[in-house]
Amino acid sequence: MNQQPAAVRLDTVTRSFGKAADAVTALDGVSLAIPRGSFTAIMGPSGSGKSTLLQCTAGLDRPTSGRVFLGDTETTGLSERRLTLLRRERIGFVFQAFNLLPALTAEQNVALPLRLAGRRPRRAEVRAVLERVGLGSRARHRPTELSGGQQQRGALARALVTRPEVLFGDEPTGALDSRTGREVLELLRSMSDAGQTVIMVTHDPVAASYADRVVFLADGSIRDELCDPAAGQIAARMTALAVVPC
Ligand SMILES: Nc1ncnc2c1ncn2[C@@H]1O[C@H](COP(=O)(O)OP(=O)(O)OP(=O)(O)O)[C@@H](O)[C@H]1O
Repeated sequence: MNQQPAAVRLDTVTRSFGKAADAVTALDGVSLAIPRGSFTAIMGPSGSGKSTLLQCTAGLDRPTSGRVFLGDTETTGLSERRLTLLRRERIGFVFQAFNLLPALTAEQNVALPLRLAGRRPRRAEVRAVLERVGLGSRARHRPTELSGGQQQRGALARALVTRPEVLFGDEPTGALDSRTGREVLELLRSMSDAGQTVIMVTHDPVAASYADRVVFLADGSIRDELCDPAAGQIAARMTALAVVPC
């Protein structure tokens, strides 16, 4: 039996915003375990709680109640300082907007998380990550000299340089055309095949079909899931979720 702790575990996580009559329950008692090395897509209608789930899981936001674990570390209850360190050392994040610093070259952007962690980046280490995402020949280019897909691959390299336990993506292909988006998804897929845990929020059934498992949220609760899904199946579940009265 596999005794390894899950890469990520949520235990009855609730996140509310606002007070009394104006309160919004973005997550409503979500429990979820994500195995190490798996690729999970989180889907659901707009406002269903996907980003809140990702943020609470990645330690960017704190649940109102419930517990979140990264490996065997409970992140809920950590001080801000410990949480910042944990995010820096154990988590990678890519967003829809690539968020590369415009004044820095691709390799300087990728080296940044190592510098923030107080390490002196080795050029070979940075170059190796850039090679891994297919950006080896663009190391000296600044973001404005890169295409959208290249910038997102640069952002991926920056997220991976610290060898995070979990790579989170919030709509990582949302700003890319479908061909470029597919290249980024294939990269994520190959990273997961090599053992990297990946958790990605997406609206796109084709993007979600690259995952091993799709978890569907509606009104802050997990309503459904699919394993090894095809895009058509995912789209059908999304349509069903949208029409099921909650
Ligand atoms: N900081 C906040 N303050 C108040 N309400 C919030 C806040 N963040 C999220 N919400 C509310 O929580 C609910 C879930 O939001 P969330 O952004 O997690 O949904 P989502 O599924 O990611 O939506 P989308 O697909 O549109 O990005 C929504 O009703 C949203 O308005």
